[in-house]
Amino acid sequence: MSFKAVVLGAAGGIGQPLSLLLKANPLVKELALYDIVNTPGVAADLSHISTPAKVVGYLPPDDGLKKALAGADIVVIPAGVPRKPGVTYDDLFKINAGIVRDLATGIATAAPKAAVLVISNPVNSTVPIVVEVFKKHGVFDPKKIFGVTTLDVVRAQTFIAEVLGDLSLSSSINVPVVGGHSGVTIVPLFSQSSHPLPSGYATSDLEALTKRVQFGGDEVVKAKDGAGSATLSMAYAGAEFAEKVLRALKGEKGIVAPTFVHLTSDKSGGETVKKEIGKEIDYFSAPVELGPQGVAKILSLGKLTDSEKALIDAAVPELVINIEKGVSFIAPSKL
Ligand SMILES: NC(=O)c1ccc[n+]([C@@H]2O[C@H](COP(=O)([O-])OP(=O)(O)OC[C@H]3O[C@@H](n4cnc5c(N)ncnc54)[C@H](O)[C@@H]3O)[C@@H](O)[C@H]2O)c1
Ligand SMILES: O=C(O)C[C@H](O)C(=O)O
Repeated sequence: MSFKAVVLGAAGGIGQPLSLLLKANPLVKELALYDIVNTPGVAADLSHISTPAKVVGYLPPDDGLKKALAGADIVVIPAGVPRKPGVTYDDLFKINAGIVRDLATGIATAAPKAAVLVISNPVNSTVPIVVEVFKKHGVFDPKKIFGVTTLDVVRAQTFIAEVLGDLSLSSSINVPVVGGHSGVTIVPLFSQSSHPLPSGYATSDLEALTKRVQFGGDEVVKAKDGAGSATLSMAYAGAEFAEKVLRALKGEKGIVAPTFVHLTSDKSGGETVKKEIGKEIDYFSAPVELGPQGVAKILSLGKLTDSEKALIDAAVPELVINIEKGVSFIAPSKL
């Protein structure tokens, strides 16, 4: 069983290496690349790679978006402007909200049953935008829409391995990172790491490590010095999450990954997570068990330390504002 994957924003800094990794994935039989520029070239280049996926590039004329999306099983969205020094996640909303709305409209009409993986920032707001567009079109399925927060997990794995002095451990470290995807809304749960931090690890070091995960994006933005934000590590993380979704769609069991999802009130587990958070909130990045329909179950946040509870309490007010901003962009409040 193999799948059609679509990348929207495929010619960009993330889009190109992400498309490369998807082309190399044997679960992908067809790869459609859509962007407002350059996809014919990117597709021609990738199409010479000796892996099974058939690659086609599309541009906006002649219904390019609709054609790219036809028959999609999974759609990954890295379209939109990235940060540079002095630009906040929220600043990106002004441009990216409209881009994501228009792409979501295309998906809602051409591929409403596809799994949608949103990378475009600010994720805390763009995911609610996709959901509201899908609701407007009467095709919203909470199991199918994911905010990609995998880069936060990848960073936490790497930074723990650095502390442990063995980078070869990093990809086998299982550490949940929950909340959202921007600054203080990112909450690494180091106490649940499969590879614990050294005993006696100082509280001040733990706080610094937490901040490094929360503001890992800033580290890259600063180093790139105006040339954009994380692209290669994001492509790696996006491809890793996409692979998990595809393996689960194929029927593999027991695949779990943190992702920013709608905390639906049905039996999916969303209510449990809401209770654990202790505040009214409609979206959260929580560990999710993936399945043939997308989300199989939203899992508990697990046992939290007092400092992790405090981090979640600090994340929620900003998350609520970010979520509301996305929702009201599509469905303005009637009040
Ligand atoms: N979720 C995460 O963890 C994470 C990590 C890194 C970056 N990001 C975000 O991903 C986004 C992309 O970053 P990048 O570095 O690849 O930027 P980029 O500017 O290099 O690429 C963006 C691409 O989107 C395309 N695009 C713009 N409008 C479009 C539209 N309407 N339809 C299709 N394509 C369109 C552009 O032509 C460009 O090729 C940014 O919003 C960035 O903040 C998210
Ligand atoms: O920080 C950014 O602007 C990009 C991305 O969200 C990241 O975490 O690297």
